[in-house]
Amino acid sequence: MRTPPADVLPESAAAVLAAAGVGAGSRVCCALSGGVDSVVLFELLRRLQPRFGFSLRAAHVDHGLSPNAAAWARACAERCLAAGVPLQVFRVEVERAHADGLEAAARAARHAALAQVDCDWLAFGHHQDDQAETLLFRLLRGTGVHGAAAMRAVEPGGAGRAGRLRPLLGLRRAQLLEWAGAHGLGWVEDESNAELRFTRNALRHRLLPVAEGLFPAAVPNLARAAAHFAEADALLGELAAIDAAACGAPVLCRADLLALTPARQANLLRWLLLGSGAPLPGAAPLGEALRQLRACEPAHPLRLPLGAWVCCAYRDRVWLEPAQPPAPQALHWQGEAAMHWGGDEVRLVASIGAGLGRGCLEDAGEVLLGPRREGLRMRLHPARPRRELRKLCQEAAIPAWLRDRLPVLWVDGEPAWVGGIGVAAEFACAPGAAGLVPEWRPGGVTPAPPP
Ligand SMILES: Nc1ncnc2c1ncn2[C@@H]1O[C@H](COP(=O)(O)OP(=O)(O)OP(=O)(O)O)[C@@H](O)[C@H]1O
Repeated sequence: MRTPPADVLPESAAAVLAAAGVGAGSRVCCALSGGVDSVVLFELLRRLQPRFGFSLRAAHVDHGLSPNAAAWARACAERCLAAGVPLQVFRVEVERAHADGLEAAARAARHAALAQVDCDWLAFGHHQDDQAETLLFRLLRGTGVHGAAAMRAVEPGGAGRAGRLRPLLGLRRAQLLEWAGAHGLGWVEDESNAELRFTRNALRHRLLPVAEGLFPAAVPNLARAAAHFAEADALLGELAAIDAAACGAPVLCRADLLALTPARQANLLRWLLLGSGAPLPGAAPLGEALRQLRACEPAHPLRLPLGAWVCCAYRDRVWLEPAQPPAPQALHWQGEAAMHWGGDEVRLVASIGAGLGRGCLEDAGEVLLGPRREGLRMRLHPARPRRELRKLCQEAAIPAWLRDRLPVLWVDGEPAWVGGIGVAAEFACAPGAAGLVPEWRPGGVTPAPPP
């Protein structure tokens, strides 16, 4: 028996939810613009909710760009109220002079707002026509394999970030319109969709119709190509994971990295950047960074720009970090096991006979995690003299630009531990005594303590 068209949509969406492992206890938020795509998504999620047992909420972002913005927010509020689904409305400021254009600025503001929703999954109404447009758009801008994989139906979250679901990705725009009509759904029209000044709309209204004239299955074919790229991208990821382990990631052994072929070097750095949530740099800066890495003497510290991140190299180590890591703020220690240090983390792990003597810290008047101070000198071994931080940094292969970011544990004004260098002899834990081993856990990647 032929499945009636009305049933194809819920089952197609259900397959995506099942693939993501959405179930009882999952918190799903529908990104609701009020347009037909997300209205259909909202209604499908409502229907699927009893079957999967997830909790449903919705979020609408008001960009304040259209004279109709308030009406869209109202339409979303009415729909959610009638359905008994909680709605969060975000009003965002869009940077009109954004270097990448108004559309990109609106998207960035929208995604930043949606990232604030407390949920496990953010569901978007992207469909197959969007997928074809995305692939075409990226190909025309010279994307690589990762970009050509376009949008994934399921993007797992992690590290406090919600995952993304695109339950409609296998469906054509026309199917959504038909379903919305058959179910009497109302929606708002974004008047900017008709404006050709936005590149994406020009692709949709000019280029794709021509392509479909020549290849009637252009849209599903492009979506299929994106799936092939996604498979190739996953394979490249597997290769990068093997190379990362062999190079000792997250801080890479320079010789091992440079022993890889240039394509594998670039693949590994791209994979590490993606894993850190960094935007991928273009082929030119990545190629230049690798060229300099190959050409420069290891004793010469390097900080090579990769878009918003940098590739750092010093002696036998190579690592990646944000170009502008957040400035660390001094903090009083009050027994915490972990403290924020800029974008990084400093942990104090309980031990016996290792690290700092716990008593030294607990009996002190003031224990402060702060930056280095002028004239800092420290003795790492009881029998040796105190030495300047500059010398200790040189020995520990900590390049000059990192020195302002080194975390120092000040115990009653004395340096007891310096990140990446070690514990001062005066504060070292006695054998068999209770201790705390400080660990500097970078959010990005900074050098491991010296071997
Ligand atoms: N103002 C909004 N508020 C909430 N969700 C929205 C809003 N605009 C778009 N979305 C969500 O994003 C999906 C895709 O929207 P649209 O196609 O307009 O964006 P895009 O720019 O192509 O995609 P993306 O933002 O993911 O790059 C919608 O179906 C909806 O789920």
